[in-house]
Amino acid sequence: MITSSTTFLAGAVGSATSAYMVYRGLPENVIRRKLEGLFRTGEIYLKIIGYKKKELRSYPKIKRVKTYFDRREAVFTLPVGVDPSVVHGKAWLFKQTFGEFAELHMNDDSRTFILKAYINSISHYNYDLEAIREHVKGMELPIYAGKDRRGYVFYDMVPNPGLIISGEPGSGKSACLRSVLTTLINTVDDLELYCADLKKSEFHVFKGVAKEVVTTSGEILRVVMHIQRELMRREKVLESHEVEHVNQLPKAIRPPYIVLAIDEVALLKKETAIMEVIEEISTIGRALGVYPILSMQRPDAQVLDGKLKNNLTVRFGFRQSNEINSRIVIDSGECATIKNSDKGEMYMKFDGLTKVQGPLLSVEHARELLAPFKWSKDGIDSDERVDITEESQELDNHEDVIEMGMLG
Ligand SMILES: Nc1ncnc2c1ncn2[C@@H]1O[C@H](COP(=O)(O)OP(=O)(O)OP(=O)(O)O)[C@@H](O)[C@H]1O
Repeated sequence: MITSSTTFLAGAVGSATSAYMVYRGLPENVIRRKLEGLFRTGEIYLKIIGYKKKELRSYPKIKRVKTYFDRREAVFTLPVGVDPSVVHGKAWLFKQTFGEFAELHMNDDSRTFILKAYINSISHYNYDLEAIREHVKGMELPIYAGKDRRGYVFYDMVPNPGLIISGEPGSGKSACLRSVLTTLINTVDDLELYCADLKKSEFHVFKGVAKEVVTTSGEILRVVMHIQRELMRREKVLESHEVEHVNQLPKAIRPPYIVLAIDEVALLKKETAIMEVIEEISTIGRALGVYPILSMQRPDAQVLDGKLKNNLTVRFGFRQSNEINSRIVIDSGECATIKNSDKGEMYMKFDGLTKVQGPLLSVEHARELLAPFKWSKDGIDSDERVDITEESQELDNHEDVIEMGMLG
């Protein structure tokens, strides 16, 4: 009798233990325990000094853990009073604990975080114009960023004007810029593209396709002043038609969208006349159909401070060598977590942060896709080219008059 009840008890304990082991081993519970351990190791909690100066800790609440075919996902909320930058600063610990493809996303409330622990990375892929055409239908100025885990990532620049692209050498910034501009040229009927590049290395593929490709500060000044005059002209047109956006003008007089792409904009920071116009474009260009796309290797806090950063809210942040640089671009440290070998990988700041893999578009492939739009062999001998030299002359005369007026 005793033997049989002991056996029964042992059996019951045994099966309870194995049931508990199975429960503990459930993927959701493993994630939960790992996360709780991470909060302790990473000191992600609120310290409260209680009775007799005893330290009490309030840990983040794990609200939900789920397993998907490609990832494990956990949602947690911080106790009120914990600085969310503590979590961002521990991004490395999340990767150490959940693997190199772990991503953290913060909700707008600055308390709720979603941890996505992916099984593998987004693989590399080539630029595919036909697939892109399918996705951009209905967009006025489609900006093609690449692919995230769910598929193609696009946005329309008309309601979200301007773009800043930054990444250290070799991170994939040039391929991205090439793909963004090639997409615009291939999908927007009424586009006037201006490219400016003091390093003379980026935009040769757009010569004869863009309205102008300029490479000296004098030429850049000429182009931006032309655009500034166009802004003034468009403002008057909007005023006389009593509308707020160029898109509301009658089709017959609607002007083309203007995109001004400037590579290594930081090299222009001492050119105050140019920088002032770029700021002006970023401020009033939205309604007037004029949009800047600015790129730079190392983000320059001075250039990206103030107006430009406030106005150009969409950013593509490729790899940065440190967290400070990453923060200048996307306002958080993730770009510093991208590995040197992760070519074309970036964080897109647009309604929160999204990890995106850009397409690989070689110069040769871009050249093929741009060939049908070439109006000139070398970009300087077409009738279609805007004669902005004459305008500059007019402006120079105008400035002389102003100066003489002032002297008088
Ligand atoms: N999206 C991508 N997918 C796969 N490989 C890429 C991607 N983008 C770039 N690469 C690879 O990385 C190399 C460097 O890319 P890219 O020239 O665009 O970098 P970069 O940041 O512009 O560098 P630099 O500023 O020196 O021009 C390319 O030669 C290419 O082989």
